[in-house]
Amino acid sequence: MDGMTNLIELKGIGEKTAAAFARMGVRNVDSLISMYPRYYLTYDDPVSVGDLEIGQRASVLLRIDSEVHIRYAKRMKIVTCLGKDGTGIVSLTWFNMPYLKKQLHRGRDYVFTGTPVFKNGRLCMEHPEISEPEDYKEKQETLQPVYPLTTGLTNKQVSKAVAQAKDYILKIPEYLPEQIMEKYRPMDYGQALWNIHFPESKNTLIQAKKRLIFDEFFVFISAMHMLSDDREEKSSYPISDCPQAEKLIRSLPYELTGAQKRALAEMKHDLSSGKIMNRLVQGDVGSGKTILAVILLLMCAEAGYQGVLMAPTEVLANQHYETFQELLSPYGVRIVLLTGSTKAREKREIYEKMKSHQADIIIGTHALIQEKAEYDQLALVITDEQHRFGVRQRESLSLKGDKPHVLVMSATPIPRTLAIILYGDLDVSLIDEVPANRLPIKNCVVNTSYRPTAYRFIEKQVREGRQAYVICPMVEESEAMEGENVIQYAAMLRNHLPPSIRVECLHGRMKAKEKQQIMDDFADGKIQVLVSTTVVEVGVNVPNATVMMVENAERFGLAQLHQLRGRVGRGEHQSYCIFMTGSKKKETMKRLEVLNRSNDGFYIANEDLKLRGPGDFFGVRQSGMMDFILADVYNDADIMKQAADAVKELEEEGFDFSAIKNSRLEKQISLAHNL
Ligand SMILES: Nc1ncnc2c1ncn2[C@@H]1O[C@H](COP(=O)(O)OP(=O)(O)OP(=O)(O)O)[C@@H](O)[C@H]1O
Repeated sequence: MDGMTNLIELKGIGEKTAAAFARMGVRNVDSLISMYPRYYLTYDDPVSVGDLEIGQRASVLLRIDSEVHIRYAKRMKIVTCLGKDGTGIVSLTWFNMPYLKKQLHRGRDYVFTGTPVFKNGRLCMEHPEISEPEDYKEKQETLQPVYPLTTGLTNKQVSKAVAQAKDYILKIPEYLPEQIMEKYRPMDYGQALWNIHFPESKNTLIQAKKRLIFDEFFVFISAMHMLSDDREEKSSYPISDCPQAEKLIRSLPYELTGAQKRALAEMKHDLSSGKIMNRLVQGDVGSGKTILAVILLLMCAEAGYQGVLMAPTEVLANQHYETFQELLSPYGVRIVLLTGSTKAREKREIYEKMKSHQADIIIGTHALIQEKAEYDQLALVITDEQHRFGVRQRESLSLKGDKPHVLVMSATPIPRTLAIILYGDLDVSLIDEVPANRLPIKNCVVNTSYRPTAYRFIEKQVREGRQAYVICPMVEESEAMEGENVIQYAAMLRNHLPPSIRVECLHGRMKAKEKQQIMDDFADGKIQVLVSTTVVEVGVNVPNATVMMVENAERFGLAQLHQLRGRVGRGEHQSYCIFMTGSKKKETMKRLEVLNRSNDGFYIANEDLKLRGPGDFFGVRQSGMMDFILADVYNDADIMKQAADAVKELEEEGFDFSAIKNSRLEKQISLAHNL
């Protein structure tokens, strides 16, 4: 077996299972082992019946207080009994496990682990795991991986498949340079990868995660260093004196904010300095970064060069394309759009235009860095948002030009101290001001009983001409995720709203074209309510939308919720954000309260950091910020610092980073990204 081995060659994987894996983007062993568990089931100390919470998995020590019955219903054998402790009774049920009747004995104690529900007026646990009390302690040392799943794929199937790759994983050679291994003593790569799937103990999982997080930072930071290496070099593309750009600024229907002006001045200085610009523009959601990109690319076109704007999704690339066309039509600038769904023939034409410099501004997605894409005098590369974006892709784009100026735009609020470590020598401009015409978003955190009220509120806003987003966490129902289903949710919502209100849904698995149609219709006001997964999270700009309702808000990270909220409050209308949660947990409420209190991304990020404890280590991974899968800029700042030190040391020794460049490390990271 090797990394390219097709999954179908593994034991226990037939056509159907392979197809289910394929739907998740997993086709061979390498991509399989890059699919890390979402979280790990742990076995906490048992609680008493009185402390059980409906819907919250827990363990409870119970004495069996009834006969163990077996009954038959719908061809199923159902085993039931009652268990109790000093604080209450739980009804216990198992399906098709008739042998349990002999295993469980009235009057004896067992630890039951499961999710309590309320049925027929009593507290029940269906299919709880059973442990002898003396064995339970041992169990508490173990962790069970829980994988992302899809219909037709069970957790067991995934872990069985990964288990078969054990020898292969453990033999993957180490690729970090020896001196780094010696100095920082991280866990071996193969060991780490194995332990991320099958942790021997909590401690090994911590070590494994640390190692993989180190790798992620190491790759990111080394790429950043390479990018800014040539900063002191002379640029072949000095850009200054731009009357058209000045005219554009004067013609905008608003005045640039002080922060926008400052950032722009810094960039203009870079571009005219004769050196190569390497700058990060950081601004909170909705702070108006796009217009800066427009101005800069116009300046670049005016100087007779080409410029590129690369977006992380097609929806965003399209949105930018439209914005650019609208704003730049009076200036005779030739703009083209190139994405994955551009038809082959059209693509060829666009490539030709790029090569022969019949295009000045090229907007697109990853398609921009494909081999066939050739540029003429590519002077400026702007990448929008680092979310889900390979640094390397950014780099390959800059390699397509003769060392162009580079601008990275980010809405991730990173404290300056961390930004310096992460971005190395990149200059940073901060947009710490939102346009003055905005009313602060009104927030509320509510439980699910508020849902009907929320729907009436949405209806009212729509009547007033506004639009709304409703965010559900998952697309497909699967055993592991019981989140609200977008499609079903939209159907349900249609029943709650008058037929004149058009409700549509948007999710990641839709075809690019369908997604675009829905987004276009929403932007044009033809759709009033958009039920969506987090696809809309990054950068979507529909200023008429004023309501953002997030279902299961407790499942999202604060930074992500802040991004989602950023989709509203982008125009002059009062906007509202409704965080709906089914959880009554104190910590959850405390976290969500942070959002209630503030609309400031930096404040939220800092509070998030304070509230997150080490306990989260085994918990559900939050949707990764920036380029990282496991790494978290805030929580893992120490590892980030180490990785930065390591890169620096190697750099001083003249280490050849391109050796890492094509290595497994990078491949693995990019594979995991695409899952
Ligand atoms: N100075 C300004 N005054 C008023 N409106 C502005 C100003 N600058 C930008 N805008 C408008 O604010 C909205 C948001 O701007 P933009 O899309 O650039 O935000 P962004 O910083 O890219 O946000 P995100 O990170 O959320 O994508 C747009 O509709 C834009 O036209």
